[in-house]
Amino acid sequence: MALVSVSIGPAPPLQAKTNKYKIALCQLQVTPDKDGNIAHARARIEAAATAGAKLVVLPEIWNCPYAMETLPSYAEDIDGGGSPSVSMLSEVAAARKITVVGGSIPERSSGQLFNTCCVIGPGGEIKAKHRKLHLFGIDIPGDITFRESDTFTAGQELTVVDTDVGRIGIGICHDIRFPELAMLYRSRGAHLMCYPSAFNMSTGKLLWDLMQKSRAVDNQLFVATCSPARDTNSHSEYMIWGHSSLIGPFGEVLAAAGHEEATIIGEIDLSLIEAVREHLPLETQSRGDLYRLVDVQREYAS
Ligand SMILES: NC(=O)CC(=O)C(=O)O
Repeated sequence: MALVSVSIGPAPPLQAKTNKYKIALCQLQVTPDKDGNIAHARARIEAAATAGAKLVVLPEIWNCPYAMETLPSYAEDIDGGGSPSVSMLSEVAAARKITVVGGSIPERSSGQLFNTCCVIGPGGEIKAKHRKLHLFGIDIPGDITFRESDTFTAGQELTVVDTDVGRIGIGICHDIRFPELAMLYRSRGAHLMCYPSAFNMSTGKLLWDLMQKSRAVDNQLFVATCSPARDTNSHSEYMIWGHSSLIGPFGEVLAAAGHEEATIIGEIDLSLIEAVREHLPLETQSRGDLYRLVDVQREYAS
């Protein structure tokens, strides 16, 4: 395979219609009742818009429990128009003129299942569809064994999307563990990384805060995570950690939930990114003569 190495250039200037805006992270309590979950999510998005949010983010797998055994029966055909979950997101985004990073839902397409996030614009249009790239697999004897790849197929496309509130890079949960992805998104001009997520009790306690802050400070941009709320009555082996957060470009926690259902609202001020990059100019200090990141997808496209 001939691969010509192309180094990542400086991040392009930030582009957004607005420099400051409110973002809402809806940490939803999810139940086995899909219609109920959809109605509940709609109500929380409406409330966030009323509170002034211009961007609303939902959790990973919000229309059904995050349980691999039952999840296929909740899957929806997004491209074929058979998705009540995405239809609701489009309706509410258009009605309230907001951008929605629609968490993720199980998507059925050509006989395969994907863990898929749709980004919806203020006209109700689907602006991007991100299929989880890195499927979560863990095996800690006596603690947790979990394999998404038994159920899902991995996505093949990176997702950076231009919205009314700027350029956003999308990853889903385990995608956050792969720093090169966030670095590529930064190099493509993202100012915000959104990770709909569902960390569990084992990984959450040790790694949740660390991962988010790492991606934010490595790339000097905002990171937003949104998890379902923890269901303490659930008998599922997969207990969700919660703690949805907004992290600033210096690693500062700007807003954070506990483990219960909550909508947290934080402010994104894009001028902070420019200030942090000016005060601590990592880009000009990095040693491109010694190491390089290669944007493989772009390279093959060109
Ligand atoms: N849903 C996930 O991808 C879970 C995950 O990454 C974790 O650490 O928990």
